[in-house]
Amino acid sequence: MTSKTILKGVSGLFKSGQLTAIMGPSGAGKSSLMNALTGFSTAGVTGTIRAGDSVCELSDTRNALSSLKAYMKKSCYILQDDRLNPLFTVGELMKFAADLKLGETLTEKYKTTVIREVLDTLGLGGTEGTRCGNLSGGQRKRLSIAVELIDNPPVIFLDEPTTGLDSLTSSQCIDMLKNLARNGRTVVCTIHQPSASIYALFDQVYILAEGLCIYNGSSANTVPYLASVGLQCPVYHNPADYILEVANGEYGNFTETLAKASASQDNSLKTIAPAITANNKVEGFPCGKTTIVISPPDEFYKFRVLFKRCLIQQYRDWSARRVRDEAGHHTDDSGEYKGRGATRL
Ligand SMILES: Nc1ncnc2c1ncn2[C@@H]1O[C@H](COP(=O)(O)OP(=O)(O)OP(=O)(O)O)[C@@H](O)[C@H]1O
Repeated sequence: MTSKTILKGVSGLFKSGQLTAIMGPSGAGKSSLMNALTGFSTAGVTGTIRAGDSVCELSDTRNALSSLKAYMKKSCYILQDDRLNPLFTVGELMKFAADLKLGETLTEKYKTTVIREVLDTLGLGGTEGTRCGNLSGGQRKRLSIAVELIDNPPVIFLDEPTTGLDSLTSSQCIDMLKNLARNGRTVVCTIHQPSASIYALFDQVYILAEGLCIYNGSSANTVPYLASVGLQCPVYHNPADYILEVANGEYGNFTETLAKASASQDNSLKTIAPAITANNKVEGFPCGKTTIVISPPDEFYKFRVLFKRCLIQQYRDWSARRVRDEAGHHTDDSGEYKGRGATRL
């Protein structure tokens, strides 16, 4: 069996309080990097992740697995496709998440306060009674972030959070992520071809090409950085588009040159390190004024919560099917509804 090197010794630092974008052409290694950083898929990956005071060695040893588990508790990974059940309301999903993540450490009243504050922070206040199936695309995206924010993780990874959103909603989504970062979190996401205005919202961009990092710096510095190696971004051209075109080899093969230029920018950063600096604490919910130690719930408690959720889901599935079947009795051969209140539009 032949082996293939996907990521070629990449390193970097993602700072707390900052919003970082991982970008690159298709096949550059973005998902592979994200999977390694989140611990989602670490087979064949070696390296070190430092997050605050914890060090996670990526290898197959037992010690490495326990350090990975500890690190994963500090971070959350929000995938592109949300797994929100359309039959549950926003409030119910948030309550399940609160029960599973916060356990019995906190009172019901406190959990309700946390849920309300998270929903308000993400602009979802007032949607508690709305079924997920009736939310807009942007609201669903925000809800999938909200359920992960319940236990206030200091490091948040997101896979293409703007996919499927229009330009205004995308920019609101990135703005909201930036606000989350400003409260002391490290927020890292992958993004495909952002508009110039969205690109400018990122504090840091990490560009990959052929498994190498070709730029790691502020979005504002992209054009001067490329100019330093003789690549002049045309005036009025989106810098994000231009650097992706360069990464795609549209102006010749600059990958090695840019990888060297990027590495020489900061040689002190030898590891990919989502960093949480001690003086930049994550503001918690509610309001971050009190420190509460959360002990994760035991397995039996989690089983009870999941069993309850499963029962409610089965009941709703069954009743939704019954309503559909009954409506089916009022349709003609073409399937058109002929029952009470049917209006031809
Ligand atoms: N398990 C695997 N086995 C073999 N090749 C793999 C595996 N995972 C990824 N690759 C290859 O590694 C390269 C990088 O893949 P990756 O999914 O990380 O790219 P990407 O930048 O996320 O691309 P896209 O934007 O299209 O999702 C690709 O050439 C892909 O075919």
